[in-house]
Amino acid sequence: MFPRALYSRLPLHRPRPSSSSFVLSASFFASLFHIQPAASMSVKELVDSAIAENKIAIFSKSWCPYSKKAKALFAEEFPQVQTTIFELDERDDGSAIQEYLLKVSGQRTVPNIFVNGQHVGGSDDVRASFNQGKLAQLVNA
Ligand SMILES: N[C@@H](CCC(=O)N[C@@H](CS)C(=O)NCC(=O)O)C(=O)O
Repeated sequence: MFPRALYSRLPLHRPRPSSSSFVLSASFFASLFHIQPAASMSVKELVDSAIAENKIAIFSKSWCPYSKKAKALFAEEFPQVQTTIFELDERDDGSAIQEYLLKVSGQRTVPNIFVNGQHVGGSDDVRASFNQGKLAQLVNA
């Protein structure tokens, strides 16, 4: 009915935007108005709840030999007790967690270990506490 070139210019025959271009436009629109996605748990909330809700919480770095020693001690001596490990080097918020741990425990190094909500310290502290029989008391409290 129309010459080919004219037909393709008719507005009704413009291709509909694909769903991916809709997502792009939506995020562009959101950025104009500073719309943020729902806030996730803050570092403070995450660390506070990790300490309060886990019998044993170890803030560790996967490559750290002291962290490895401490994790091995708990795995060997208290295999029946659930140990929750946060590998700070494998998380985007790892540095922020480490800074917050300095505030709450006075310790910046890893491992940073809490048992039943109490700060025990690092690997050397945990070993000393275990050798004195105090760690078992704390774990079983
Ligand atoms: N005496 C401490 C030594 C801990 C330590 O030196 N950890 C190193 C990593 S293996 C550390 O935290 N370095 C600072 C950092 O990684 O930010 C212990 O027994 O836990």
